[in-house]
Amino acid sequence: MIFVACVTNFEGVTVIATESLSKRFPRVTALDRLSVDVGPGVTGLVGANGAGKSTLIKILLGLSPASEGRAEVLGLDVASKGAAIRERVGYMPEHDCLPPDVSATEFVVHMARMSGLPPTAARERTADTLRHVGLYEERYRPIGGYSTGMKQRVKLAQALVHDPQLVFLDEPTNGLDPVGRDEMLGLIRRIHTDFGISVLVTSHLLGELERTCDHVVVVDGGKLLRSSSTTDFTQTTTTLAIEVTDTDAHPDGTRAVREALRARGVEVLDANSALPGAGHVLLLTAQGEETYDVVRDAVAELGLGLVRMEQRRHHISEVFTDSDAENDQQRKEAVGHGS
Ligand SMILES: Nc1ncnc2c1ncn2[C@@H]1O[C@H](COP(=O)(O)OP(=O)(O)OP(=O)(O)O)[C@@H](O)[C@H]1O
Repeated sequence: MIFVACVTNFEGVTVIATESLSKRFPRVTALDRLSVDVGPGVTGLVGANGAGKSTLIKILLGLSPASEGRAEVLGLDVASKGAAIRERVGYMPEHDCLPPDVSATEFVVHMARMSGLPPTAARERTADTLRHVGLYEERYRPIGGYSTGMKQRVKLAQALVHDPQLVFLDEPTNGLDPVGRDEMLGLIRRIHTDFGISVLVTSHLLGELERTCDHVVVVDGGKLLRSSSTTDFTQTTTTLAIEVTDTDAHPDGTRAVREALRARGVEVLDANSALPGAGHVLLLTAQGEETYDVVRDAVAELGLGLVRMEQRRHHISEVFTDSDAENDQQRKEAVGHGS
């Protein structure tokens, strides 16, 4: 069964399409009429804990039925083609689910055999995949003695061993230190660039997806908040950030410039003082090229040095700012009404 979905992704092909997909548990609505299309490449599925990410993945794998709506993965209907989807899709679950008493090699060979690979091919693919994720001599030791990072690599390897077209990675950076996190994000990127496998990766950390993903889908309280290319999220704004030096004549240069600019009719915004050093940064709305000249002249007249004048870029996290209060209310209502 094929349903018409509006294709909005960057290469014009849809690998995942959902239409008004809902999942209701007795006390909570985990997914709420979610309609989204995902194309090839690396896509981040981002949302706070409880936003509905794992629930969506389980429905897409055909492991959990939706309450309403429908979804297709690689053109296959999740309600009736779960087994065919799981043949073509790899899945790295969020939680630790590895047997402690077997080695990575034994475990991944077993998973390859479960996926239908013959014994020799299973062993060869396992060796290749474990090398790709960076597990070498350790692959013969029992998993129980592995670090969190090594366990995450084993989970990633078993998701890749049967050469899928698409992988779902549920919070693959969970529990990793910054170095381990960077290494895992690099591996994820290479899954697509080296092997052409598309990736849907979930995270509750917004920043890391900016660097890793081509496309980002943001969910909150089971609803779609936004779906767009990463570059659209991080596009430049009309806000200019200005930083100046202090002098003996103007010990608070920032304040002097703020007053000078306001006197010239330039709208100066209040910087977010919660950020370290934010008090030394002036934010103002650029009205056009002439705003740059006004700032330059004001700083020069005061005899201050201009340290920085740059257009700010959006951060993905800003997508949450406006909707937080509304969604908190919606979450409370969902729980309260036992929907
Ligand atoms: N089997 C279930 N029974 C009842 N409620 C569930 C079940 N599975 C998930 N939920 C609830 O559905 C909501 C969404 O959960 P889900 O695990 O999909 O979120 P998530 O975005 O993956 O967050 P996390 O990373 O914390 O798992 C949560 O409120 C969760 O408690």
